[in-house]
Amino acid sequence: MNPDIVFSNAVLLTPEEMGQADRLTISGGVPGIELMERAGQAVARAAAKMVPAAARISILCGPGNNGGDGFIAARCLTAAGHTVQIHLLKASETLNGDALEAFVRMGLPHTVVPDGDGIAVSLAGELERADLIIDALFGAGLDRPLAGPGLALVKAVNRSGRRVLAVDLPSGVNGATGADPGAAVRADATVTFFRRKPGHLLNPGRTLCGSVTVADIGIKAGVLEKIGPSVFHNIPELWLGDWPRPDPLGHKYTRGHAVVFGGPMSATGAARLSAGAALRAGAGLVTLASPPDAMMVNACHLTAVMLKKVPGAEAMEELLADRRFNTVLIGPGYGVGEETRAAVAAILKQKRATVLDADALTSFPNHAQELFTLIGDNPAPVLLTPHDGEFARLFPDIEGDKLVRARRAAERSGAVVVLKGPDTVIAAPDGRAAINDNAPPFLATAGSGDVLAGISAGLLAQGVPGFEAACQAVWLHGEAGREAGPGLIAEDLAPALKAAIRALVDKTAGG
Ligand SMILES: NC(=O)C1=CN([C@@H]2O[C@H](COP(=O)(O)OP(=O)(O)OC[C@H]3O[C@@H](n4cnc5c(N)ncnc54)[C@H](O)[C@@H]3O)[C@@H](O)[C@H]2O)[C@@H](O)CC1
Ligand SMILES: [K+]
Repeated sequence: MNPDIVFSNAVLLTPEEMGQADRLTISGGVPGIELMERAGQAVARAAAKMVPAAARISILCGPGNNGGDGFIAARCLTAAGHTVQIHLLKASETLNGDALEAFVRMGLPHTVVPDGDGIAVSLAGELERADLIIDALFGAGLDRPLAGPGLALVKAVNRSGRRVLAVDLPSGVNGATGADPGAAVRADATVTFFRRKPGHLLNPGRTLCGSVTVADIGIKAGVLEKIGPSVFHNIPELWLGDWPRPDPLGHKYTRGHAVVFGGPMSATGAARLSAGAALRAGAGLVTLASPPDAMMVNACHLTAVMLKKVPGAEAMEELLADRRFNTVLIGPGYGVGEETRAAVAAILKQKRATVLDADALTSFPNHAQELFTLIGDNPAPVLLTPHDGEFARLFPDIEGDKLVRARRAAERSGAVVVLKGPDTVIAAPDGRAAINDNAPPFLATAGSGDVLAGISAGLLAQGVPGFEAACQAVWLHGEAGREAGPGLIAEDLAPALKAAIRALVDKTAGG
């Protein structure tokens, strides 16, 4: 990975890291109130784009700096001719620091939200009449589930059916995990500052944010060097430097040779989907290793993918001894059980780049440590691509939010773990992680995972390092899904990859 990535827009900051960025900037001579001014002004600009002239805007302000951003926005929007109603969750005497300064600078009338679980009928009515509600209740400082008046207010916002702009995070969403224990604001748009947070990309946070924009508030990217971020947004910027640009003087033998182990006659399609995707992803050659009973059906369906009969363990060993095959994929449609475990062990002992998916994962629940030892002894990259069910079977004791689970699993297994879903997390054993957000919901269809595993193998075959190959594969899979559109079936994905790769290569103009 390019070391300059830590300064890029792909960086995600946990609320603690954001606090560090804030402190480093303030200790570097920029007063905190100046950061808050810029944050509040950015919120006001975003709000102005969401409403007509002279709009009615209700701003809900919490007890911390998130509320402080709300006071600044209130001042700016009032000055711009909007009618602004300001509601404080706690009496202004509880404010301090920059939030108090922002409140004083605002100098506008406000009300305090009544105590108790219910909120006044008049406040609920006002929210329902607003052109826009600005949620400046809680942001990075949320440290417990919402309760009491805060919870009642959030419920009233969601019940109002009005457009909502969230400051930094929808109140109730945990910035580090995207979790919303209790309840959270459902926003149409969110303005955050300096860099996105994991909670903007992980569900349910992602859905609750609406569209996210990132405002520059004067924090310099240089502070990131001291913070050393390790969680990233899975965008091309993260891995473009490792994109396998074909050597103009190269040939197919210099672009890697992936072998995909296919299953018995009744389940041949999955491995074929993988093999086709590996080829589309740019592997120079792809061979489908087939059991004898499936040879005919595979032969009927394959053209550019080569076919090799592999009658049993001995034939497999023989094939693996050929070092021209530089990447192996096993799992899709392969079958679950002891034979699969033995095949995976034979593959990993050959110390090649390997992708283990589907049945190759499901065969190990009671033998997970055995698998991790084999992975640990293999210096080449190994990718595990479980969905939630496969993950839970392989790592039954690893619980918690998705980012934490994927990172623990990567650390324990020594593999790059691709924990799939609408917000796929890719985690490397060295602690790096990336969160993906470009996958359309209609990508959740039979065979889609086989294609993802195939793309990963195709990229590994071209020599892309494990973490980057997994990130590229997940992103391309999402782009191919968008390209194929609603109604897609897995067969549509490999052809759609062509357009996705072309767009990427055109963008880099280096292809
Ligand atoms: N860190 C930075 O660089 C900047 C931060 N800014 C703003 O500051 C915010 C963070 O400010 P704070 O750290 O003051 O945190 P918040 O304003 O998000 O909230 C902290 C306050 O809420 C209380 N609280 C937390 N969870 C609660 C719950 N469930 N129910 C009731 N009360 C609860 C805390 O006790 C504390 O009083 C950011 O989200 C952002 O909006 C901006 O002003 C710009 C600069
Ligand atoms: K908020």
